[in-house]
Amino acid sequence: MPNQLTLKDVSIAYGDHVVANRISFSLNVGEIGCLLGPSGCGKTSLLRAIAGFEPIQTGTINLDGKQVSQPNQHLPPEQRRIGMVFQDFALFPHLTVADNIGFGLHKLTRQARTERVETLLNLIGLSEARKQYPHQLSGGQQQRVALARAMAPRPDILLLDEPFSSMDSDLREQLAREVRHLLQQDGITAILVTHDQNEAFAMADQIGVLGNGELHQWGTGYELYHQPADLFVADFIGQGALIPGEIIGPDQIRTELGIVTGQIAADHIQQNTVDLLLRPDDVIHDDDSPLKAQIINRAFRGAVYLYTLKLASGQLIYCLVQSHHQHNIGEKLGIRLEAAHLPVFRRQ
Ligand SMILES: Nc1ncnc2c1ncn2[C@@H]1O[C@H](COP(=O)(O)OP(=O)(O)OP(=O)(O)O)[C@@H](O)[C@H]1O
Repeated sequence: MPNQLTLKDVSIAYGDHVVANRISFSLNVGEIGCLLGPSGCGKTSLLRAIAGFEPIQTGTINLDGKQVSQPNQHLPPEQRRIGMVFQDFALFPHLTVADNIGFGLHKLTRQARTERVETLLNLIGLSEARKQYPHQLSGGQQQRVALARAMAPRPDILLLDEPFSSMDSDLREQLAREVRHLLQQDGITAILVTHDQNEAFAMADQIGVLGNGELHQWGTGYELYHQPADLFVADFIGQGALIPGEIIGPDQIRTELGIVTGQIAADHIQQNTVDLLLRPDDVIHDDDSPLKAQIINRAFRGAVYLYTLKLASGQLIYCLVQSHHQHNIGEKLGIRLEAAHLPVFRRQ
């Protein structure tokens, strides 16, 4: 698969304030990437640089095999084949759904334009609404029209800046999945900016975790969760607890919970004392286990409870238990560990 978008060593600064520091990643044709991070970490600035609205101080940006940005030189946005969808996606209120989607297709013949609009109407499931106006649609339907409008001219890349943030969280994940499906069906390469990890997991093939202008890790959702590159990623993605451990073999760590076996990243194997990241799903509830921990809190999560457990040393860990098992705060819960990956970090 050829690379559709490549950022190499890209830095962005406002005056002395560096908001993106030597960022590198690439996306293949048809791949969906995501820039994920807390507010102010530089996500939008990177997206704006890809679009051509923001100059870069170091590095290069390549789009569809062409260098579009380098320091002191960049192709203006209107000469890049990009599509954009924002949080406030403002459809044209006086145009029908079909005319909104066809808006950027003035270069096509009337027939080609009608065909493309029909294809997209079908894709977003709004063929019946082609003659309606935006105010007659729900928020989710309007968002789909905005997406179709941006996809219509077949951009080299589609940039999505927090497109679902005005929706409530249930709908957000569902829409992210739908949008992924639509982009894949049309083979469009896209990059999403969000601070919501569930949205990132639902939509993206590759996710970049940004913090304070640094790209901490670029990988799949699975890699970020199970093999976080550093403590920032470990902390930002999912939940977990760090417990002290001692590496005693290539795949073994001695902890307060006994010897844990699993995959340890090669570059940590030489360390002796480490902190081991335990995810709630690594800690399995088992009434028959001799290993017990005291329940000090529990949070209902629908199908499961998230228990906070205290070990003899006072160390806290988390455990997911199916919600039809009821255990009370103060009770001792039998547990065992089952972790395929053992993410370890230099002892804090
Ligand atoms: N035009 C600008 N001039 C000066 N500083 C800016 C400008 N745009 C953004 N910044 C600053 O750059 C930093 C990164 O902003 P950016 O919008 O890229 O982050 P973000 O991760 O997208 O945040 P959010 O999710 O809050 O939008 C912030 O500290 C912001 O205040």
